[in-house]
Amino acid sequence: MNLSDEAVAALARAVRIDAQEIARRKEFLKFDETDVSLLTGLHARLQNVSRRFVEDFYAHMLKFEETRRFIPDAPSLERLKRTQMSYFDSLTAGDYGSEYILHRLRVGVVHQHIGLEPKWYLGAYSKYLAGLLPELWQQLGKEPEAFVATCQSLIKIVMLDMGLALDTYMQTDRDTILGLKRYAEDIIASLPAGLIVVNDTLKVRSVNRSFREMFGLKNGEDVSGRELEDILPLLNLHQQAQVVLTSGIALRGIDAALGEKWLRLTITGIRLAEEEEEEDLLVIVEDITKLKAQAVHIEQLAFYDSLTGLPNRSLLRDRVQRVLAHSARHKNHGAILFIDLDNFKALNDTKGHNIGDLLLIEVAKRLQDCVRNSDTVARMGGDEFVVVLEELNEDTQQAVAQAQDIGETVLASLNRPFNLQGFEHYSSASIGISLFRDNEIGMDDVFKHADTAMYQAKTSGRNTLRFFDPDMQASLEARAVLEIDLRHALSLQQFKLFFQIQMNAANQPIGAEALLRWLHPKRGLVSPLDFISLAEDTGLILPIGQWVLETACTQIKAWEANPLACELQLAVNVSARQFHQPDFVEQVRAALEKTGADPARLKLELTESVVLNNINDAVIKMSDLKEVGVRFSMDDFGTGYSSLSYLTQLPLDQLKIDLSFVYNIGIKPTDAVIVQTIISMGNSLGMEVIAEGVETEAQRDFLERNGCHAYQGYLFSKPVSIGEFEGLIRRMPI
Ligand SMILES: Nc1nc2c(ncn2[C@@H]2O[C@H](COP(=O)(O)O[C@H]3[C@@H](O)[C@H](n4cnc5c(=O)[nH]c(N)nc54)O[C@@H]3COP(=O)(O)O)[C@@H](O)[C@H]2O)c(=O)[nH]1
Repeated sequence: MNLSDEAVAALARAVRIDAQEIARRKEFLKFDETDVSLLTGLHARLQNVSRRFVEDFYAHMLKFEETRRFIPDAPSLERLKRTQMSYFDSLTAGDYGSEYILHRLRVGVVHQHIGLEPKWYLGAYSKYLAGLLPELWQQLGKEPEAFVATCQSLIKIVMLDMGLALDTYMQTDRDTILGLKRYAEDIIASLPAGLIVVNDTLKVRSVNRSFREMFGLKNGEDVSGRELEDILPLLNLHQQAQVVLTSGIALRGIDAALGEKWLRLTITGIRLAEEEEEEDLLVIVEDITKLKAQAVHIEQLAFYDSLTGLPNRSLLRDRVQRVLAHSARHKNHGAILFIDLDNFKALNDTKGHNIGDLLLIEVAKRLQDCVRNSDTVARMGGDEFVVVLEELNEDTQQAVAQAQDIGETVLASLNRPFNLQGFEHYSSASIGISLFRDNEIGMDDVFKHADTAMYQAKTSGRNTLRFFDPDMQASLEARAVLEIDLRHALSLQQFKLFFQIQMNAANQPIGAEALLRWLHPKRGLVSPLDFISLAEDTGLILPIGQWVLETACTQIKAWEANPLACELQLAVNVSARQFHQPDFVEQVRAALEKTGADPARLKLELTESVVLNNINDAVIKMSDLKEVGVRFSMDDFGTGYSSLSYLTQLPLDQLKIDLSFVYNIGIKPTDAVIVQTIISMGNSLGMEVIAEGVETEAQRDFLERNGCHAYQGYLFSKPVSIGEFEGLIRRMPI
């Protein structure tokens, strides 16, 4: 080990060894010039024996495991022997000044550092003295006084040496301990938690740096001796600390608010040493303000709607569960109101989502104003809100009246105009109410009932409320079952196209309308009236519509080989969802190409609502397809807007008078007038006019007399299978 002179000098200073101290030690040992001269005399006598001494000494050292490990190899042994000889040599050399002292300190430090414990150090001295005494006796045995005096001098100088060695051992141990202490203090000071140590009367002993920073204490500000509650004024802290002192059990995770801060405390007993009677308390103070804020934020995200701040679906379910249990315990009623804003989508589409959001926020506020604090207002998503009413009357009639009252208050409140960034908006809602009591039905059914009732309110014209009606529920459930079957109908090839003939005034077939039929394995023939709207709602109309189109085109192609059918036009119904697909034109073209059908034989039937939704888009799509040769008919004409202005924009070939007007010919004069108007409108725009639902000769005659020369209806044939249809045209006079 390389130890600089400065380090040794520093050590000497640390153990306070200077000339004065050495003089004092020598004085105490009664070590004087006589000793020096006796040792010097001995020095001369030992010259011949010191080599033997050292050999003997190391032979002894090598016998012990603990000392042997410091002598790794032969060269080290030789080096150590030389050092040892010089060490013992200097012991009697007579120079005991500062050089000698520093040398002894250096040797002490080196031994301490290599881990040689003092007992081996002392043993070495003992070995040396024990070996030396017989030698000395041999030389001075005849002069007992000189022998004793020399022995005494030898003991004194060895003790002086040993004192120095022990000093270095203790000092280096002390340095190590202080180093560790400083290290531990640095760690404690830099802990993010504040630490307070108090004595058993709850007076502060010390605080760490973090605590000072946490509570803005100045660095030099002495807090020792102050009351714990004085530096940490928390309710109950005193009692909690006393509990720890008396029970000896630590308290952990105590959350407490202090002003704006949230703190988490751990109070635990500590003793300086295990056997100490007196116990101090360590109070660990963590600042969890951010943690709390995050927890609140996370809870807010998990359980509250971010737009309105209302409870979301998860929290709502929780509340409803609670209200159901409460109702079961107290035998009173509760109610759920499903509130769906009417025409919200239109506002969103026309004014943008920002305005839509503003309306939702305002609605949330108004709903909260309509109910008691104990009731819950939640947002399910979109424009759907739910109100949960608790503790309604035990009597069902009374409870219905209470729920109705609140429902009407909500309707009235939502009918008041909303000011949305300066824009005045009138809104309304459809409300479905489901009453419950005594856990008679589970939560999911309560929700389902309210939803059904809300749907009923919607279908009853909106801006109204409805209580749950079991019949309505049954029909919705049937629809759900139908939907499951509908999803598989295409792959199971359960669809068929029926064909209804279209005739001219000369009683000749001019075309047909392809009408979809679902041959359900259990229900039999299902009318499109029962599944087309469901297919629209679920999006299934897209693959179904595609199938209809391709099957119709295949039929057109097949008719090319049939002289009776090769000139027929086949009309195909196109649903709104189908038409609004961006690639609708491509789909029609692809079906024509795939089947090789003549586009001029294909007539697409659109309704007014389909084209008027986006008239520009409709014009583009229709024009693209007309370029290919496809023709267009306006289905159900007369039931919608039927305005001249849009009729002139659309590249239509035909108007199809709705069967409701045809039915009323001869019954309702106004409808007969409408029929006449449609015919003259179509004729003046150069469009064909066809009437559907023609059931009687009288209707047909009226139509013909008024300029309509194409007809479709039961008078000629109901929609029939392809086999029957081809049989039908075969039987017709040419
Ligand atoms: N998107 C699609 N819609 C389709 C398709 N196939 C049919 N539909 C639409 O379903 C609705 C009901 O159709 P359907 O039950 O086939 O009724 C048609 C005729 O059977 C019926 N009709 C015809 N003549 C008479 C009559 O003299 N009296 C009488 N009471 N009913 C008659 O009218 C319906 C004709 O429908 P349309 O010409 O389309 O208005 C119906 O809305 C169909 O459009 C399809 O493949 N895709």
